[in-house]
Amino acid sequence: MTVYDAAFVNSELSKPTSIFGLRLWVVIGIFVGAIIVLILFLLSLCITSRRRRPYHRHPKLAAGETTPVVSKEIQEIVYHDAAPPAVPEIQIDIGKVEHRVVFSDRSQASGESRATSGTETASFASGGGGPEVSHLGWGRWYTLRELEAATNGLADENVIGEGGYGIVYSGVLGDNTRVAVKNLLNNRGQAEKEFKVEVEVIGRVRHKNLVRLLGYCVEGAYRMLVYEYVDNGNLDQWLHGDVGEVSPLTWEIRMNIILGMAKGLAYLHEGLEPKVVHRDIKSSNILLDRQWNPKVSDFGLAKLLCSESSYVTTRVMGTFGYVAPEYACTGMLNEKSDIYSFGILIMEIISGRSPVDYSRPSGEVDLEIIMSLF
Ligand SMILES: Nc1ncnc2c1ncn2[C@@H]1O[C@H](COP(=O)(O)OP(=O)(O)OP(=O)(O)O)[C@@H](O)[C@H]1O
Repeated sequence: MTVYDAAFVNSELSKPTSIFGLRLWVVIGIFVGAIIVLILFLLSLCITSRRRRPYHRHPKLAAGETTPVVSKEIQEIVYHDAAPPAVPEIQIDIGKVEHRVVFSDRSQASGESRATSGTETASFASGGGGPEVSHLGWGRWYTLRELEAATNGLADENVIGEGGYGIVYSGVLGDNTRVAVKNLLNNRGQAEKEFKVEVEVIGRVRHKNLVRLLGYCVEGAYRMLVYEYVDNGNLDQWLHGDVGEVSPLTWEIRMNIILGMAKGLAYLHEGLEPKVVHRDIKSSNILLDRQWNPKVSDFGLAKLLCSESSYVTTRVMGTFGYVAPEYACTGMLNEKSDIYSFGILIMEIISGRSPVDYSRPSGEVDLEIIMSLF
């Protein structure tokens, strides 16, 4: 290019355009910049969608062919009103077996913070890798690579369940330990909270009737929880799934389940300081081993309560049919809320009926009302 050409290009580029009187080179610069940003955006979209796993509604159980599969969907119901009515109207999707209920922001003044206590609070800000032994002083900090290897790359065949906030995979660690890996879906802010709560609440807890959390993984956007593997499905499947003509749940087994649950709950409420209120006691959160021993699982909604007194929550959470009415109406939480849910569960175990069953005639939908007639 000659000096003349360069001067010509320079003068052409310096000419003002009709776009806000900007010079041509500024317009070209903006245009090129926008294209680069668009390409980067498309690339990141591509990478994100490749890393995402398919969402399973009816996963195949790896616990054994004998474990029945029960079809169910969990509905999240959120109240956006700052002050819901004293007796809230719950929108119900007829036909669904279970309904997760969330009454949000009941009373900001009460200042709820999930699972807050004077105990240690983990910081999960770091990404990428981490020490083998967790800095929390218990369990292990697993790398994403380890858990991908354990679960065959989070393979569909390894899916054993799906909850409101994540997909659960069976896996085998390098030392041959069978584990359940819960990959929390990051599509709701709740997942991050659920992760922290589970780590804080059950990280240190050891009880034969509470599912044991072995460790966790925090890498990039991934939040995973690693539990002991409980190999006989959950109580909901055995009560309401296809178990053949005669249920294997004899009265003795049912009593054993109720007793084990009572011990687990007594430990949470009486044996720990601060005590733990589970807030989501229901049949699908009771895992069973081959000897039919129950293990309470899914502490994602749990709360630590320091004092003897009740606690007013800003969000009433739980599953429809199991939530104590006084807790739903007032937001006042204490361990009795768990005991109410436990009572509903006992009725469910005895009768074999779901707490709420919309396939029944209107007067028979609510199990609690039916049982109160006897
Ligand atoms: N430690 C475990 N061992 C074996 N199976 C497990 C384990 N943890 C969870 N599962 C299986 O994965 C399923 C989903 O568990 P998860 O706790 O995520 O959800 P959920 O309790 O069914 O639903 P929600 O989260 O909505 O309350 C369980 O019902 C159970 O069948």
